[in-house]
Amino acid sequence: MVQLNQNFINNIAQELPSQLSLEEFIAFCDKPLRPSLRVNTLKIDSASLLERMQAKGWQFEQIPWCPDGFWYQAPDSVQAGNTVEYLQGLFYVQEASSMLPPMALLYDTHLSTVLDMASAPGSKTTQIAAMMHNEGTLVANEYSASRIKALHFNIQRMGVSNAVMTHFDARVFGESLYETFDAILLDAPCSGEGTVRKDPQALKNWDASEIDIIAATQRDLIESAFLALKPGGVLVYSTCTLNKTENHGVCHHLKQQFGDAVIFESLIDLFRGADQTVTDEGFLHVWPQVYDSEGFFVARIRKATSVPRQLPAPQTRANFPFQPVSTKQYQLLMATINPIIGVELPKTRIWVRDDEFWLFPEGFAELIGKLRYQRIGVRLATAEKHGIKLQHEAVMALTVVPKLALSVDETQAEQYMMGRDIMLSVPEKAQGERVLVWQQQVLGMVKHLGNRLKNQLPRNLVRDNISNNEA
Ligand SMILES: C[S@@+](CC[C@H](N)C(=O)[O-])C[C@H]1O[C@@H](n2cnc3c(N)ncnc32)[C@H](O)[C@@H]1O
Repeated sequence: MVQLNQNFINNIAQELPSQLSLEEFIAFCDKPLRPSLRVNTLKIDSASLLERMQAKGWQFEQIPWCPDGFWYQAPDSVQAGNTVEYLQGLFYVQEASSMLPPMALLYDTHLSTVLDMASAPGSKTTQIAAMMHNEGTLVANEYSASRIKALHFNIQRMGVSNAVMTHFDARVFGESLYETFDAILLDAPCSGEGTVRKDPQALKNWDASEIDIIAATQRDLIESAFLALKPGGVLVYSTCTLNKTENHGVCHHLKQQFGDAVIFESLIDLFRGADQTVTDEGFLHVWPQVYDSEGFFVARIRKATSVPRQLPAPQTRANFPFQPVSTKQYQLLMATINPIIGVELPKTRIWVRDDEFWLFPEGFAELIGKLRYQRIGVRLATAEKHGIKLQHEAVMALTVVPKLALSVDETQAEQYMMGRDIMLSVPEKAQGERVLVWQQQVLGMVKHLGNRLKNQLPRNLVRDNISNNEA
């Protein structure tokens, strides 16, 4: 049973648009959310994933604002986040309204340098990467150290190769990467009033004074985002909260600060039905009862002209720990990994640090020296005593299925995800390192030892149990 405190209800009563009823709002707060997922088009198209899952008894309904988003019903015993398909990165379990901000950011354009300022656990980062087709550079920042791990897990699982992870208070971007990005998402930390259907306790201790504190941070963050945006670029500001102080108020603050450089672009044409939640300014203010979703707020803001820096430019950082790969190293690397992955990688994007080879996002070199980066692109391989070893995250990101891949059935795929070796019924000549696939989708690496496939799934990705997917 949902717990709403009376101060919250009083506040909502004032904020609710006149065409919506408070009783209905409260009733929806108590209604469980419809589960939804987004297909990862970096790995599979929506029709193919749906066909695969429907054959196992799943049912789907299209989400109107996201072509690859669906409400779903899985068979009773199945937990979506514990299936092999999920672990292969074929989909992300993501709330329907949380798919709106990336759509608002990129629906009409293909951009090369994008910043996601507050990105963990990565639902929107991975959606943006899919919309960018893994091209260009996507800087994914997260301030909370404890949430970085989940962000990395999801970037790796979904096969994102164009992301650069950073770990800062996002107030730094305005000066450190001044007027650098074509597009920025600020999915801001907020009071979470829209999430009560997922977490019935979320509003138990709601307190108006906390909203002012959170809004002060949001105002700093949106100013920083605007400074980091190139003139002509697009900023999307979103929250999963409902009050106007954290939503409309933060956007109007930006306009007060930067005047005509700030243009609010209407989202009324984002999808059919957007008119039901669009505000006078063109923002989407999504109340839970309108689309039967979480509450959300989304604003799209264009930067019409350049605005001056507020602080002097920071000094360039001198010690970047990577070197471009040498021709000799590149030839050796390709000779080793090409037969396994079957993909030619451009030399200009491969960089070396100590004994590690990394694939950097296209165009990342321009950002070198401007900030400290936690993780850049994909760790491809490491040079070890017995030769070069291809890394799990590389095979997850380079999703082309190589000719020499070994194919297994569903039971074996489940065994693999539980960290077990796969026994071969007929012993063969040992083949060494190979990519393992199930239904033409990569699972990870194994070492073919002749009589068995030795499991090489990183230990932190091993699951105790996999949901049985049979209908
Ligand atoms: C709404 S959540 C982001 C959800 C994420 N965009 C997604 O879709 O998966 C807001 C995030 O902002 C982070 N955060 C809080 N303060 C921050 C700051 N000053 N700078 C950057 N991120 C911050 C929080 O740790 C939290 O992960």
